[in-house]
Amino acid sequence: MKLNVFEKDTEVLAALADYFAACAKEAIDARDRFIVALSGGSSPKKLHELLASEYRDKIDWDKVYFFFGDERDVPLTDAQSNYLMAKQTLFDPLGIDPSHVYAVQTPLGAEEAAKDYTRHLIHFFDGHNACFDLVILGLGDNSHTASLFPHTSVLTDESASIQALYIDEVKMNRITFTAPLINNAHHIAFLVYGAGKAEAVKHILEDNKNIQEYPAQLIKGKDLQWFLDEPAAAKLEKK
Ligand SMILES: O=C1O[C@H](COP(=O)(O)O)[C@@H](O)[C@H](O)[C@H]1O
Repeated sequence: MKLNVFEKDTEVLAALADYFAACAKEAIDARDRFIVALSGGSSPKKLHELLASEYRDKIDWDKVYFFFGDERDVPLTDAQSNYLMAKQTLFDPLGIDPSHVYAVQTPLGAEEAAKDYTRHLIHFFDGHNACFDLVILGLGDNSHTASLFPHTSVLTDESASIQALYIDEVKMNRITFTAPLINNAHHIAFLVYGAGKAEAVKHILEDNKNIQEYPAQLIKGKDLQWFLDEPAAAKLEKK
């Protein structure tokens, strides 16, 4: 695990955008495509905007394929949709070919949407275990990542899969990658900024293991990078 801590959020975003570009180059050079799973929520918007502007000519976008590590069970046109946020901030500005974007088909209903996404993954990876080049993750102030919320059944799921579940805390169905599916990626990057995340960052990185309370502790990749600003890292003892 590598911690990358910067004074300002703008520096965090620039570092993660550089990392995204490096992962893209590595994957395209090796396999002629770059397969990325995006996160939702508010934190990635600025990353998308940066990628869509300053990295427009630095990445071979025609070779990038987009998936979502989690989705809210809302229509694809709803303001809470992770897909809609990425469409508005990344896909449309860059003119990404819609056939390269794998949205979770929430109109099918959460259970069926998870099964449908599973079928897409199996097809996309030719029946092999899904292995993303890069999974980008956020961190909720309650220590959830993707839609791996505290005290939910998916936390003990040992299959590398996509699950639908009702999350009482947010009163909503979610569709989410399990931790083993995320952990199978070549690279994993957490994007976390703002003082509101400091407590959760401390729990995940320095507290005793307690995955029921702190689900993001489940994430352990071959190359796991944390991109933090100083306010988010403020409660860490070791930096
Ligand atoms: O619900 C979600 O929240 C987390 C964290 O989002 P943020 O708004 O605090 O940045 C996000 O990573 C996840 O994808 C999303 O569905």
